[in-house]
Amino acid sequence: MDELNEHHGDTADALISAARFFHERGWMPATAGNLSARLDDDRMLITESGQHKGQLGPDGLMLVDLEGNVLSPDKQPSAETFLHIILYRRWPRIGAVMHTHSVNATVLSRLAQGSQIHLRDYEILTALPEVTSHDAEVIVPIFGNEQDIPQLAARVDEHMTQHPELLGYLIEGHGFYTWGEDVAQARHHVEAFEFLFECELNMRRLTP
Ligand SMILES: CSCCC(=O)C(=O)COP(=O)(O)O
Ligand SMILES: [Zn+2]
Repeated sequence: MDELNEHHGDTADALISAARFFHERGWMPATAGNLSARLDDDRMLITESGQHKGQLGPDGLMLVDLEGNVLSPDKQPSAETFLHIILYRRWPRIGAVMHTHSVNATVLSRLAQGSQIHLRDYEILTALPEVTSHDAEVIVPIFGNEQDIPQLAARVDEHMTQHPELLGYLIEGHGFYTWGEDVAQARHHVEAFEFLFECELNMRRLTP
């Protein structure tokens, strides 16, 4: 039995369960999206690049340190590994990071391109940390997409310096990132935001 299965089996199971759930909901079609969980101050468990998220198993996960060094021989980490790393490095309280590719997040990010989504007057906002009323406003910024992930990660990181309250962000025509203290909380955040994105899209469709 390798280190991953011997010491981190529960964390791996939680990530696999989340990936399969997101895939079933249509939020991680085919190989799109990625997930990770912090193991300690220096390491995380993350999906291997190109894994089908509806068929994810323990072999589709791997160990990477927070410098981006691969600790699982012969495995290729998610192409978006640095978008996870910047979060773990910045906030020790972050225990899991999740990236979805839902239709709603993707369409919304294109409709509101170059802008940001203002979420307000939704009761489900209170499922998010520090939000105690539907009246609060949660802002989801939209970053332009690019294939140079370290460059994109630097832009997100810079934004977080100005906005430490950030709970998630969209990438235009691409998808959504959010996080939590552990896998369970990050999963709740994905569910809450995906619900909100569907509401926003319907509001835009139905409001003359
Ligand atoms: C097939 S979607 C294109 C890549 C992507 O955006 C993604 O989320 C999955 O990349 P990974 O390297 O983590 O499989
Ligand atoms: Zn992606």
